[in-house]
Amino acid sequence: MDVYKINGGRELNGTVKVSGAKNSAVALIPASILAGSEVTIEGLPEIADVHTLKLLLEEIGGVVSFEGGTMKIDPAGMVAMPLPNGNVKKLRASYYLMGAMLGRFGRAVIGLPGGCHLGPRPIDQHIKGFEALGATVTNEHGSIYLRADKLRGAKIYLDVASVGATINIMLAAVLAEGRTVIENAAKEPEIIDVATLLSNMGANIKGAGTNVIRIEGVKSLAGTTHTIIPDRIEAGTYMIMAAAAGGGVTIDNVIPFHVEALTAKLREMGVKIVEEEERIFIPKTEKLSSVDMKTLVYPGFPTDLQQPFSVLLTQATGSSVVTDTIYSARFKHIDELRRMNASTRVEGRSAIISGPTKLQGASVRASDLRAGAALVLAGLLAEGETEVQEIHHIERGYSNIVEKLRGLGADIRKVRIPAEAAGGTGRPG
Ligand SMILES: CC(=O)N[C@H]1[C@@H](OP(=O)(O)OP(=O)(O)OC[C@H]2O[C@@H](n3ccc(=O)[nH]c3=O)[C@H](O)[C@@H]2O)O[C@H](CO)[C@@H](O)[C@@H]1O
Ligand SMILES: C=C(OP(=O)(O)O)C(=O)O
Repeated sequence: MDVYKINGGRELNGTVKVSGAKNSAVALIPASILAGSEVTIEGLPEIADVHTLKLLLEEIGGVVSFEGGTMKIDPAGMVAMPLPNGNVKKLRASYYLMGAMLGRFGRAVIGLPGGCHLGPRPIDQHIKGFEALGATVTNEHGSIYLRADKLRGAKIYLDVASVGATINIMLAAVLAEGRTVIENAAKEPEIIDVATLLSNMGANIKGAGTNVIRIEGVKSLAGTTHTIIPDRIEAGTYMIMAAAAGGGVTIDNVIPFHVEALTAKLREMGVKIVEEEERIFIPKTEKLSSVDMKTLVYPGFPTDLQQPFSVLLTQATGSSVVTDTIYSARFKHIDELRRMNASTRVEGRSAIISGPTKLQGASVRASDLRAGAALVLAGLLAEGETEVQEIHHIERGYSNIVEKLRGLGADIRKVRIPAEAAGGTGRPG
């Protein structure tokens, strides 16, 4: 099994370049299914989720190459192959195959998706949208079956502003007959990115990035070339690391507007942030003050940064309360942080964190992707050696994290160890 070994206490200095956005990539790649000819996506991150989606497109007959961040997808030979098991289970975003395959073939069979376990991750709003467009949707033996003789535009009000449901309904609606209106749509930048790709393929979409999206169905879509947006969550993770352990760090390839909620919170804590068009510089921070923080839908503070941010709060003077309104169970990192001497506890949907605390190296386990990033940061700050296990979660979403952190001066390496030698976290596997 592979683990990260980190010797903490090194100051981070220099420049780190942010990769393409994971949460865009996982929707852009399935969107290519809707095109009649080759789609090229540039700037994709080298992460496990992207490789898994490549395999899924190949399973349904796509011809796909992926080199140097550029994926070329020829969707011409794709068929409506059922995908009940296997790779679909490896990531949450395999649910975008539902919207894309329903849009192109009028049918799809997709096993219920995997991804991080953050508490319940329902897809009722996706299904409501597909049904409104005329599909019959059933759940049979762990797979979602979607069938439609003809998809027709509809007005769909989302009960929750879900990123996944907004994108999935867009995918199913672009080739439907007539007008679809999505009300209470989510507004995340990744939705705009997917709408941009679809529009360049020939779709007619207005309002992406606002809470009402209007789609006029078109008869067919063509191939195009698209460059993905930078990953605001990866950028935010390095901003947090720079605030916690930096001597002066530049985060390159970031859209500062996309990380404004984080920037505001960091400034509230006493962190200096210098914004340029596509870069952010964070000088050394002498003293961090505690703050309260609540995750919200975009443009609020992203749930995906809550876990790394809570590690930063262990270094702040005073008591902070972190509340996750999106995913109530996204606190599995807290127990691991306590092993590292953090003074923190979970109460309901909130974590209460007191600081500043000198963290201590320990063997810890990443329960999910951002918990993993949080533990890497804890390791960078801790006295002595930290071993982070279950790093496959981290590699689903962070491109070359070891190389990037080593480039900033961190002492982190990936090591293969026999499973039985994994430093005891005291729990079964
Ligand atoms: C709003 C929000 O912060 N969304 C984040 C969430 O998106 P993700 O796509 O996982 O979640 P959604 O945006 O779809 O869901 C937001 C909320 O709506 C609920 N829900 C969703 C769909 C549905 O059919 N029914 C339903 O009740 C979810 O349980 C959640 O509480 O995690 C992604 C990956 O970590 C992030 O990129 C997104 O920015
Ligand atoms: C939870 C995440 O990923 P996923 O939704 O793919 O599980 C994430 O990006 O933080």
